Amino acid sequence: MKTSTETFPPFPEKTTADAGANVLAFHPQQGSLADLPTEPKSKTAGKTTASTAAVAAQPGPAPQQPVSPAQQQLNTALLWVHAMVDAAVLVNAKGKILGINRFAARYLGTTPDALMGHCWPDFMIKRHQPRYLSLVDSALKDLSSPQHGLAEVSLIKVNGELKDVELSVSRLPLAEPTWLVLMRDLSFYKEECMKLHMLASTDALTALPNRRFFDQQLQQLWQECQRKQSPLSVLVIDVDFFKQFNDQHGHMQGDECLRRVAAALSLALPAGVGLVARYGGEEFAMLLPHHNAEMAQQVALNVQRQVQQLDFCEQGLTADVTVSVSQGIATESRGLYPNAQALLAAADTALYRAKSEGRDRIGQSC
Ligand SMILES: Nc1nc2c(ncn2[C@@H]2O[C@H](COP(=O)(O)OP(=O)(O)OP(=O)(O)O)[C@@H](O)[C@H]2O)c(=O)[nH]1
Repeated sequence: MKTSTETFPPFPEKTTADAGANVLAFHPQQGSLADLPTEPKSKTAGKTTASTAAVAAQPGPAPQQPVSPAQQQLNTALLWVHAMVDAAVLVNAKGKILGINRFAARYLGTTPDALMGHCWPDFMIKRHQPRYLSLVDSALKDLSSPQHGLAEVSLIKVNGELKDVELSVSRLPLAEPTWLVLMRDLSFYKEECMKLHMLASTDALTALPNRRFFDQQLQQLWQECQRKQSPLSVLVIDVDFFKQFNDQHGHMQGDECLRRVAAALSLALPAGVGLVARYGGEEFAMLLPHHNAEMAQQVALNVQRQVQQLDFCEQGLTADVTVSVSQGIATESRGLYPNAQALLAAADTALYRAKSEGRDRIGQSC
């Protein structure tokens, strides 16, 4: 769960001024538009008949304050906000929350009442506040356009967790400057997007990064190492006589063997550096940023050791079943290769030399 490193919005003390005419704690259960207080009718205003005087003399509820036209407009807007099924907030020119419905309050993990009068932008992480303010700005500049754009922001919930939402801002044509903020929860889409990203970059059999991800990373690390004038090594690793393994033990056992080899390569990868990927079939590849040829050779020796130590008894094969790998290493250090693809091709050539020289060995590119 994402949480904010920022402090929770301060929940400023509400001042007397805050409780003034512009802020109305409207509750949906208070009733319909017809129940909202209205101005006294002008015809009867100022006149007192015998019957009204009698009513006035009786003890009863305190007479209602006259409601200004601006307040009436706001009351109507608040009624709509609370009737909406979208998460909606009504905000004044200073960013103060004039009204918020329960869907929007739920995004912040609290109730509408708890949020009344607080500063709305304070509930966004600091670096996202300008996105919201620029929407407010464009809504202010172009009243005629119904299209005010959208912004993705992370809200800070009352428990400190973050909630990703997409919001729109519209200026309402009320007497007092008032903004309607509508929000859509993005958590589900973000999670789905992450899952898709993972699926697109992971090999289903071994759970290692796949070739697509490896190729992207190779380009990135090539750029980084060029910029820092730091060496970059590539290892291409291929299981020896794997067709024979499949033929002797079956394809399912072959699959399990590839999983075990993948785990052994992950163990051989230096902690916190580079990556190992399944490049395709029974071929794997390792990226070793900031590793010169000697350092890469050490990693390759470790790969060889880890794979040699594998046994397949757990999967029902006899103790004499083993596998080995052949490896090719290429290192870019002082402008030896023109680009990342040439570096990879050199490692591949070194691998085929290792294969042709008898397998279970390490070939260094010249
Ligand atoms: N079980 C299984 N086998 C695979 C998979 N991908 C590729 N293979 C097999 O890997 C074998 C590779 O065979 P070859 O290219 O002849 O290579 P090799 O037998 O390892 O021989 P050398 O590489 O020359 O040592 C083929 O039989 C493929 O079917 C996989 O995902 N699972």
